[in-house]
Amino acid sequence: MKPSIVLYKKLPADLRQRLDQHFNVIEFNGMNSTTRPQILDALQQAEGLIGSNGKVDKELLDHAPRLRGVSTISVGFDNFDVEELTRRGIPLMHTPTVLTDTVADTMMTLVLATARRAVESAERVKAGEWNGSIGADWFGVDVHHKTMGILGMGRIGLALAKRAHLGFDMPILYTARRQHAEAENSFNARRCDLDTLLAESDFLCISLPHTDETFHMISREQLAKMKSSAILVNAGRGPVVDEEALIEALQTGVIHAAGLDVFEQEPLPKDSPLLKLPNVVALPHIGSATHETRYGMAACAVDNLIAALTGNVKEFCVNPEVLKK
Ligand SMILES: NC(=O)C1=CN([C@@H]2O[C@H](COP(=O)(O)OP(=O)(O)OC[C@H]3O[C@@H](n4cnc5c(N)ncnc54)[C@H](OP(=O)(O)O)[C@@H]3O)[C@@H](O)[C@H]2O)C=CC1
Ligand SMILES: O=CC(=O)O
Repeated sequence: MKPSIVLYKKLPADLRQRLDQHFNVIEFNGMNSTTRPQILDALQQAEGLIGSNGKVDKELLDHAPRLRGVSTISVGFDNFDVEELTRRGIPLMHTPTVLTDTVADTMMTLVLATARRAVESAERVKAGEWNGSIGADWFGVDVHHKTMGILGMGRIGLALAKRAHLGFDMPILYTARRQHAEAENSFNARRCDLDTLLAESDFLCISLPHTDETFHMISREQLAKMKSSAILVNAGRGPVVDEEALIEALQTGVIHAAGLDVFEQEPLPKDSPLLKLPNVVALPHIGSATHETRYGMAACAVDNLIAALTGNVKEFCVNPEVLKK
């Protein structure tokens, strides 16, 4: 008999068929307050779990006595209790690499859109405000040759450094726990401490995961150290930036603008002050959201689950220590 798995994300038909070849698939339309109790019931029998955007915590794992592998259709895994999974010997698989270039493209989009006020200007055109030669009240600021500061020089940070340095002649600064030789050798990136990054960056670009260490790494005190002309771009995770402090900084001119793909609460609440600020470009967490990349991520996640449940994991495991047991 094929092992049972729980799927909580709609997959392209061919990938769903690939899962069906290996497993008895119990499918749910997302993990939310309605489906979660049903998912907990189904997990009594399930040996695998695959999806994205749902909390995989101790409560869920307590309902999953037979679980042997978990696969997330994302690179970030802050919604998983990795410690608990590891304690139970369950591999957590994720999808790095396949999305790196697309997310870096999104970050560059945010850099350009905020600096050149592209969204705001387009909205003004649609509102019929383009009635003659535009004046300085429509102008943006240059991107090329400005200093880009990268916080989170991982795969995505490196791909962003490549775009900024080779495409836009931007000097690159970065803050990291360790030295990143490829960024330094290929894109002339210079490592510095956080205070220097804040003080010298024209664009502060965040591609950090959400961890206990990175939570509110950018708060009121850090924002005050930035240039008043600086633009903050966050496509890592919302909680890395103290959103209340950011709103205040944007309202009072402590910094110039922000381009945001991620938020402390998602979807962004409809009454968020961010939505009223003309100097904010807010995207609905679309970092990896192209047809090609989302397909690639789903395919990678399906392969990852098959590998985890057949004992063939070679890469993309968040907690590889469980494989040695
Ligand atoms: N907006 C979106 O749609 C998307 C968002 N993401 C987010 O981007 C994140 C990064 O992805 P990716 O680049 O592939 O991941 P990587 O693991 O390659 O990069 C993360 C980097 O963050 C660094 N880092 C972690 N903690 C700290 C810290 N306390 N101080 C300084 N640096 C730190 C790591 O440093 P070190 O090298 O020292 O370990 C690492 O270089 C994901 O975790 C996810 O949250 C990802 C995809 C899409
Ligand atoms: O935010 C998206 C991810 O893949 O992580």
